[in-house]
Amino acid sequence: MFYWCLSPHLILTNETTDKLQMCSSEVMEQPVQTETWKARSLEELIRILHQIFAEDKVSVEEVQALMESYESNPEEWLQYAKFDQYRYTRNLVDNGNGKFNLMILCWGEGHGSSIHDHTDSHCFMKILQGNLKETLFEWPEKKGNGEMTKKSERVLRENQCAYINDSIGLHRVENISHTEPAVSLHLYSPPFNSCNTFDQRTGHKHKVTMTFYSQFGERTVCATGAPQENN
Ligand SMILES: N[C@@H](CS(=O)O)C(=O)O
Ligand SMILES: [Fe+2]
Repeated sequence: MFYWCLSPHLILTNETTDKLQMCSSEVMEQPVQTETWKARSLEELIRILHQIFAEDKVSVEEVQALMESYESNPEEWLQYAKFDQYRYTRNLVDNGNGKFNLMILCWGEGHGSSIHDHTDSHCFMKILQGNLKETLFEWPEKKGNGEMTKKSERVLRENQCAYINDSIGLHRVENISHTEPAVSLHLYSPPFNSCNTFDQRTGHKHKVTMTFYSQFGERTVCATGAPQENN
């Protein structure tokens, strides 16, 4: 499998991504010949992801299609799905050999994220259970001080897989249901542990550190009593 990129548009240039270029066929002159995978279990999904990310170049469409091909089976991911009463949780499933982080996010009724960026990473978000509303926003003006511009919104349903990166914009994700929890599977490449959140009224940004509520099925111990932040 060999992909090449003719435009640097979606190739991230920061140092951590030098060895890994993710390309989208939108920016290629030639259509990409993507393999069609079918992941029959979460375990198989993770195995194929390792195989794909072992290459120097990774196709966005291929990862998205692979994640979409997995039919959510709660028996396979329930061990990672740990909910909190007050906010959504981030639960690490696999650290992708340093190339990506795969995690399960658990959204109680009414839980949502702030408007945020993705720290120059590629972000895939697959729904495992329930529905999540995704609202896209434009980046605020550098020195602006006003309401942020909404670009679009959509509801993502079970097994769908969305993709976002900083060149597409910012987003907020919400479980708008009052009766049903939601669970999503996120892949970030390269992994990151901080991002910026944005105030919808002013566009002002604020850097936050993101933590894991659990890792590999075990609740994370918070030694210092420091606040566990996520966005
Ligand atoms: N990007 C967010 C989840 S979401 O709202 O897309 C996170 O990793 O916590
Ligand atoms: Fe996000």
